[in-house]
Amino acid sequence: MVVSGSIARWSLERPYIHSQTTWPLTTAPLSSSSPPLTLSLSLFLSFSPNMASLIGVSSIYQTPTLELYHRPNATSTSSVRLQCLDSKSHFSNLLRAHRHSPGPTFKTGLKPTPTFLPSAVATPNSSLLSEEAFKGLGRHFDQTDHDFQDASDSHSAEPINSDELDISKLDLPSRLVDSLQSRGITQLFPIQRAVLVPALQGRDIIARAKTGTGKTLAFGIPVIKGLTEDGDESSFRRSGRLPRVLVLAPTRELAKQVEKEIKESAPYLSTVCVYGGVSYVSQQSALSRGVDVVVGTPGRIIDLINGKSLKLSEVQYLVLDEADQMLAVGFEEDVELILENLPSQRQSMLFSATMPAWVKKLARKYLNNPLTIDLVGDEEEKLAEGIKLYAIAATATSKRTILSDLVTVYAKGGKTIVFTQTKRDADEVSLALTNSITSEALHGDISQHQRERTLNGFRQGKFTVLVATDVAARGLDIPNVDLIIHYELPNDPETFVHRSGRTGRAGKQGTAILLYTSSQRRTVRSLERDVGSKFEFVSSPAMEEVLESSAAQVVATLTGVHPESIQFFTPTAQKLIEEQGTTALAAALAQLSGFSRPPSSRSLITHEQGWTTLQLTRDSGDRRYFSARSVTGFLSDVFSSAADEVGKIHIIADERVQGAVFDLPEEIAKELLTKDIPPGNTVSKITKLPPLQDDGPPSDFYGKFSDRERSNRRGSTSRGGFSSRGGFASRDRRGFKTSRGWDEEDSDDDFSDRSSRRGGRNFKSGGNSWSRAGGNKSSGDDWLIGGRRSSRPSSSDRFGGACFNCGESGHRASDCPSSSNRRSFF
Ligand SMILES: Nc1ncnc2c1ncn2[C@@H]1O[C@H](COP(=O)(O)OP(=O)(O)OP(=O)(O)O)[C@@H](O)[C@H]1O
Repeated sequence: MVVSGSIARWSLERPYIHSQTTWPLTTAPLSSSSPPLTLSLSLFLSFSPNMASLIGVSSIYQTPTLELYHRPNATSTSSVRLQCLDSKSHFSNLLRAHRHSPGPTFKTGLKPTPTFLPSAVATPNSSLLSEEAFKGLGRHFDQTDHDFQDASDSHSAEPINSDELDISKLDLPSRLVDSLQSRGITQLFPIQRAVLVPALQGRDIIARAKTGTGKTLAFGIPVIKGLTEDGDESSFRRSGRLPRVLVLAPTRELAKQVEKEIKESAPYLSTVCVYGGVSYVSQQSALSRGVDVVVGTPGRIIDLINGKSLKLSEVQYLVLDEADQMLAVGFEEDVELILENLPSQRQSMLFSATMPAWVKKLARKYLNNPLTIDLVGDEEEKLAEGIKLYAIAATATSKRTILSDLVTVYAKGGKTIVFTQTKRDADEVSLALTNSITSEALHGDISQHQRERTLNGFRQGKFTVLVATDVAARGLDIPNVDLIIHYELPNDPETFVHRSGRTGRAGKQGTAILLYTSSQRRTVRSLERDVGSKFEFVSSPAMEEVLESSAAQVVATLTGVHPESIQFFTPTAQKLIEEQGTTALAAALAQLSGFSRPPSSRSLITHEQGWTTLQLTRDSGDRRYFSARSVTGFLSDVFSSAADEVGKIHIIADERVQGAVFDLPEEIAKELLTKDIPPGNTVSKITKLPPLQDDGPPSDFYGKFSDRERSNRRGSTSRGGFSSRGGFASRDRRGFKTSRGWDEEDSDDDFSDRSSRRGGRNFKSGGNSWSRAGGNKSSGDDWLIGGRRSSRPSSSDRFGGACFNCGESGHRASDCPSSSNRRSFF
């Protein structure tokens, strides 16, 4: 059968780097039933003698193949998509060659017309290379290619040949391979594979990949290979040798981490980390002994250059890690000064999550025809795969109550990082948690030494919850963090991605939970759009879940009890079991779980202790209007104390159900449940909230910024992105550039406290009074009818609710003028 307007897709079978373009395809006959053809890449190579790098790549990774797909329903304006290795220049060569060649004749007779449309490959940085990370290794087309999604799904590729990724088969120095293998690193990750070949060819590179996907070794492996092959044993020991690699990182923690990764991968090289806040002299003497790799923050590097302790004249490799963050913390001048001091003959690699104007300028000015390797793309999900996202509505007060429950249920004994906006919150939240869970705070007011102790303790599992400001959001690589809790909304989507990226690293699974107040619901939706991921909106864990998880964790710890200790307790255990059976063991578990007393009841709406959430529903046949006032009316008639004490009331968002959920003090709720309930109504205690109607005016702001603050900030910088924070921070901080410590790097932190004094806290307390029972209501808080502190008149006074019987306000059903209705009611 002849299909007009079919689409041919050519792709490398293993497109670990690919460029894309389109060019017109003359309609060609193609059998709709023909399977995809597999053609050898040598078809292409034979067109172009200029494809050296392509040949180089294919010889390392074995010959990739091309596949031809067709899509029967495509229109005649269809195009051929060619995905090929390497950069635009090679790609152009390929196409140029193709233009003068007859082109391949496929068995089916399909023959593309080789007319190259240059605009189709135009991307901001000469080439756009893309790839699906991890899971997508075997797939052919990137996810932005919606047109082809189905086709690619239906033609899943053969599993990738592991030789192509196997670090022992990539001609790397054996001692590098040995040390990587001893760390369990045996296969390249996608960004490493994408960077390796062009980096080994000496190309300048701009790269972007998702959090935790191995960017450090992406530049680390080629740089170490270069250094190792350039020198012999004696050159690595020569005293006073000058650094050949310079890595710039925006924070001390990140610099230390990069140093650690390089040291562990190449212990035979001398790697020195330099940053502020610690002794200058020890860094000076380390440099004077001779060094191969210097990793550091720009501020201290400038100080060392000025003090003539650091000479950059032999630097061959420059790496700028987290370049956009340099801008955000106000290091742009320092970075440029350092780059001016470097030899012009060098290779530069720049890693950046976003490309604000300054980073583009850097690339233009200091990089030589850079190759851009972007494994994220514009449309794709920005979070690493394997991170499960939840969103939980909470009030400012209830967040504290539910935090330990979230840790218990979602981290299951593993490590958690809780992100707060302010240093004060980090301290307070950590302190509050310590009653039940081991926890420490990390922020810019803590001394450098203490911060290092804290991070080490967390790494080693000495405590399980780290409560941190955004200083820990970027770059920190702590193994096995299972759970991230955004205690407050981040300032922008990038911060959300970086905070969340502390889990789900190196292809592992992780969970991130966003706590939001009802007024932030719209922001949560825009966050979903900005990061390209969906949250699962869930309630905070029910007490049953918390108890179950606690018990499971206690049981898990039992396996760690030494057998000799068990022997001591066995006789008592036997006696207990004989006397009490399983009750004895259950009591022990309850005690060890921290529940020696039964957990007090807790509101499902506000999560506050001492409250019980009940549900009132009316028969579906009852057509009267149901509102929050109907609830108070009902309560006044059934049990007036309940009407006095009722807390939050929410109407159920289900057209088929006439009803509401509401909070009562625990004891009152118990009593209400013993009362006679009028026929046609049901009152019950619930353990999970049904879907509820919206309960307040939406707002649209991230983190601590009020609408006004955000619009001010937007006025001076770009939209809601990281750069806006950067612009703000750098402008504010310019005067402080001499004292370079964490505090300087920790602009977000400093800013957080300033903002809380200026408005952040006010805003929060404003939010509180808006949502809390008994507070001054703003418009929209129409569910708050009762008052916890009973600011409302008592039931014997003027009645503010609506009659449950007739729906009119101002009287109770018991006082309803319609006596017939009243009778039917009771
Ligand atoms: N090929 C590999 N195999 C196994 N583990 C790896 C590999 N490459 C890197 N890792 C490990 O993965 C973790 C994450 O790497 P790295 O810190 O470089 O990620 P990143 O992309 O820089 O993250 P972020 O953007 O958050 O800074 C590290 O613990 C690293 O040792």
